[in-house]
Amino acid sequence: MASLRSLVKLTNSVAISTRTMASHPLAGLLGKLNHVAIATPDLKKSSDFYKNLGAKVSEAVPQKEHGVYTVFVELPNSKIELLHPFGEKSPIQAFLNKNKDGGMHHICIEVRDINEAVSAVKDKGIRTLGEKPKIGAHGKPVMFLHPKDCGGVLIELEQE
Ligand SMILES: C[C@H](C(=O)O)C(=O)SCCNC(=O)CCNC(=O)[C@H](O)C(C)(C)COP(=O)(O)OP(=O)(O)OC[C@H]1O[C@@H](n2cnc3c(N)ncnc32)[C@H](O)[C@@H]1OP(=O)(O)O
Ligand SMILES: [Co+2]
Repeated sequence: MASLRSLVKLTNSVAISTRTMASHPLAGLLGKLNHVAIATPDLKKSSDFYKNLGAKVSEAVPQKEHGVYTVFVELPNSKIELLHPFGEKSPIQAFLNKNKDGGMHHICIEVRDINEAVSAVKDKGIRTLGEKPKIGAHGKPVMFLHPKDCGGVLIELEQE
């Protein structure tokens, strides 16, 4: 009998916490994980690595606006974005200078409305990088949040 009572207590507490989460003003702001980005000094080597593991890997696409080449590795529930500097002023060059073998660069989270999300994070004192959203690799507006305000992780928001 005691275990049934504790089970009921547990389910009630879970129900309450989900209700409070749902009532949070920013509930639903953060959507799916769109991609995890990896900066690499050698785009072909990194692409071949995932091809050899049987993944579907796109061609490299220059993202002039962003100063990078991107390659997307398809996963069942998300993507890996391989990044390599494009041009002289790539925002990832300093990262690669520090991390010679490359490494995890950012995560990209989908949001319902990029402008709503940008004002919401600004209200929370999180710095955005860049004046206004730019069109990203998927043809959707994106905005980056400063890693120092995000627990040391560079976060990209992308309109779903
Ligand atoms: C298009 C496509 C898409 O998906 O659609 C993309 O993703 S484009 C992806 C490429 N575009 C971007 O990444 C745009 C946003 N990124 C930026 O604006 C820049 O990379 C940046 C401002 C985050 C960092 O620039 P930087 O490295 O030249 O600047 P600093 O060297 O001064 O770095 C400032 C502090 O941030 C830290 N830092 C730098 N980069 C990262 C990172 N990726 N993750 C976590 N921390 C980071 C540094 O260690 C340093 O910390 P400390 O002070 O402790 O040493
Ligand atoms: Co990205």
